[in-house]
Amino acid sequence: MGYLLALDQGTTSSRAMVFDADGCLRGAAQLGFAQHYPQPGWVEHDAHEILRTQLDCVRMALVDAGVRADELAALGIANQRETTVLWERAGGRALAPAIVWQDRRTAAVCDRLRAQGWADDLRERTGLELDPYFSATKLAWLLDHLPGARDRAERGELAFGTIDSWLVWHLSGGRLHVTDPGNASRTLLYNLHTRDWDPLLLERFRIPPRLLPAVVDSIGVCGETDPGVLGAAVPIAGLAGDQQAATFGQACFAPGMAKNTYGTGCFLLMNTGGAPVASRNRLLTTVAWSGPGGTRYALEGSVFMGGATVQWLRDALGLIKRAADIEALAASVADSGGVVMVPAFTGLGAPHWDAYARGALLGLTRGTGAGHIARAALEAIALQTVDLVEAMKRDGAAPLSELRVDGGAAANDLLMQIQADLLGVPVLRPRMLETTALGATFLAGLGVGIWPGPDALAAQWQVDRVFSPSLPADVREAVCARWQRAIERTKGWESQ
Ligand SMILES: Nc1ncnc2c1ncn2[C@@H]1O[C@H](COP(=O)(O)OP(=O)(O)O)[C@@H](O)[C@H]1O
Ligand SMILES: O=P(O)(O)OC[C@H](O)CO
Repeated sequence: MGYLLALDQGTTSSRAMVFDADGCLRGAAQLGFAQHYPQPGWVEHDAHEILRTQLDCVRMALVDAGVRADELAALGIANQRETTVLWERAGGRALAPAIVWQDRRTAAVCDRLRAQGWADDLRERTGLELDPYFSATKLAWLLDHLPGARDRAERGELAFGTIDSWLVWHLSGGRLHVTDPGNASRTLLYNLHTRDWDPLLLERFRIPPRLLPAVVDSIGVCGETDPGVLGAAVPIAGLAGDQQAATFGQACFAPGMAKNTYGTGCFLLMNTGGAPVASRNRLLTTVAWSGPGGTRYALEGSVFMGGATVQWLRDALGLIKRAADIEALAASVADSGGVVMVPAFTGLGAPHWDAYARGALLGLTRGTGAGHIARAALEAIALQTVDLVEAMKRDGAAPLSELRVDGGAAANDLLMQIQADLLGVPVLRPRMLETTALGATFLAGLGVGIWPGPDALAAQWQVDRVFSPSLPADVREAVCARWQRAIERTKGWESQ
């Protein structure tokens, strides 16, 4: 007994990790799965492949750790957020591929709703923007396009969920249909003020209430796994979206503390304490987590293309073999030579929210080489993050004193140095980079009382490396100004 299991279900891979009660990693496994792009702007996952890879990872991680399922005190789940699954309650079969958070197919629907004047009211109720990113229009799309789905939903035969709900449903043998307030707060259906599904929004998006999961605390036992699934009944004691989990794993427990995760996208979350703070600069207000200490909120900046920009250089352009190779290629030149890349491949997220922006490479000359493009790609990841921090400042947040970082691309030293230079604040990379899994573990461990409270966890956080800003302010300002000009040129491209 005493071990904790974290399920980290991300956009490009499923992972599982086993930790001991000291928060030390004992075993891990990771499996990638297919990304499907059936039409321009569409991104789908096979929900059953997600489930299969996730369960295989759990079994592999347990073997790696030399731990049996009956030795687990609890498990916690961190998941890619907003991705939408609709399934049959009888048998648990997904009715269609999961519509992934990056999918833009409902852009025109969002435009129509905006034209009807919905955006401000939606922002007030949910803290979110009217954008295809979130689950509501994806779910409505499924109900509208799958024959008979709406009738079946009205009859209570179907269930909707984000990936946390989908996993818990199957882990519990179809007994639990739940989500946590953090995941619920990414759907455009959850009211931040009443802390419940919003009947008016359900009506507006035409979502039958019988589809929805029950909202349970992020920290606390909500049920247990069916013994047939993992070989033992394991308490499910932590649930969070992966960015919320990473914020917890980075021990950002005090208001004003922030982390940025460089995964497929980039997600900057700042803890704002016990009350939702509305943004005037198109950041998102979101639930961070809930539990015995109440509900905590965050301001979030979501950028759609972070590490995925590097994947594009690798897979589409073939400029590098492995993602990590971008560092040497970008370091082969002193600067980007005036090249600016705007990776608006799936539109622009915060703070621009333009579903019709598209990617651009600007400032090319006869002297431009692969190194300049690689460097422009790293700068683009960092500059998108600068835009988020600037928006937080305009929202009245206290200036950041440091930024804690994690995610696959945070392993890139050059990217982290560029980030510190362009932000003008120190970037702190922790020893434990798997903060998402660690966060899910912390939530589950608190849920079953292994740790008394977050303070015990804050003491475990240790820095590995600090990247200090060293770029002169005038150079930084010139780079940022050129970036702003480039961003403006990409907006609205697709609809023109
Ligand atoms: N050394 C590196 N430099 C830059 N990007 C990297 C590096 N290593 C991985 N990446 C990028 O990080 C992403 C993977 O990070 P990860 O946190 O596993 O993502 P996710 O949880 O979204 O699946 C990929 O998009 C990959 O291109
Ligand atoms: O899977 P990640 O780490 O790219 O995170 C995806 C986010 O949760 C989407 O909002």
